[in-house]
Amino acid sequence: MIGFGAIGCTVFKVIKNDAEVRISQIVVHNEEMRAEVQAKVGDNVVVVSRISDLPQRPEFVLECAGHAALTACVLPLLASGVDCALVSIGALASDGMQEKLEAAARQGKATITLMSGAIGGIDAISAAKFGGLDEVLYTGRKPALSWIGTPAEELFKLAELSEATVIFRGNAREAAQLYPKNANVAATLAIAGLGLDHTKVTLIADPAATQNIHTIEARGVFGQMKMEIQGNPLPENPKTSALTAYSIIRAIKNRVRPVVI
Ligand SMILES: NC(=O)C1=CN([C@@H]2O[C@H](COP(=O)(O)OP(=O)(O)OC[C@H]3O[C@@H](n4cnc5c(N)ncnc54)[C@H](OP(=O)(O)O)[C@@H]3O)[C@@H](O)[C@H]2O)C=CC1
Ligand SMILES: O=C([O-])CC(=O)C(=O)O
Repeated sequence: MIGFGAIGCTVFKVIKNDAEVRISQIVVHNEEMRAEVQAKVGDNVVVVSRISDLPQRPEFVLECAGHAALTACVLPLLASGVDCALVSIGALASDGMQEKLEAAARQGKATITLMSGAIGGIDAISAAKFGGLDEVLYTGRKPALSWIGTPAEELFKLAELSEATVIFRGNAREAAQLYPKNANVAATLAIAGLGLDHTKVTLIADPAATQNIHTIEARGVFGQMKMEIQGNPLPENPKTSALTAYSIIRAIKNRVRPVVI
């Protein structure tokens, strides 16, 4: 596992006593974190701060670290033949990243699995694409303070908002680049469906919200779809919905079970 923040720590806690799968090696950001995480996970797990220090070739890698980890860790792992699952999917909106990942995966004959993360319905959009999609809209609504540290902080007095306020309207590529910690789902939906440049995104800062609310609307040859998830945030990082961690656990379990669902 790469990254041991809110998602990594939740995944680890749930998987810790699982009879079928084991997280055996964790890559953290720096030496200081290494000691901290090692104390949390115990001596049966190897914790390193660089992929070159991993003592064993991993069987399967979960990225839950952030956009920069794709270049630092995921590209070399794919190129050396290791299958990787990603949650920092907004990184694929940056110039050339999608192509670089695909080239590395081809070089190593490895696969990249994009996690559905904080949303559902990716299977439906991804299937509907083959009939033809006319329009896909994503709306993300989070508590006002979850937008601190983003460009919205410069545009709005987030702590003083008295009503739900649209902080961004545009396409999924712009959203993912401007809001790397809040618009991964917009990128995921776009890659599954109409693409990063043609998926319309609205982001809302809502002082009354206590959850992360994701709405998908789609139209196409398949019919129409509207879906909303009211996601509970992870206590360690309220910007991140708990479902993201559970989507990773699903992917891990699907690798070892006879029935994949
Ligand atoms: N697809 C989806 O639906 C969702 C995706 N996400 C994305 O998932 C990722 C993780 O989220 P979350 O756990 O909440 O974030 P956190 O900030 O809680 O944790 C990320 C951890 O990874 C560490 N890290 C950063 N770079 C590296 C690296 N190169 N190698 C190893 N560790 C690294 C960070 O260290 P440091 O603090 O020192 O940088 C931090 O400890 C983010 O990119 C987030 O945007 C989040 C929610 C939903
Ligand atoms: O966890 C969420 O609710 C969604 C999120 O942060 C993202 O898309 O980056």
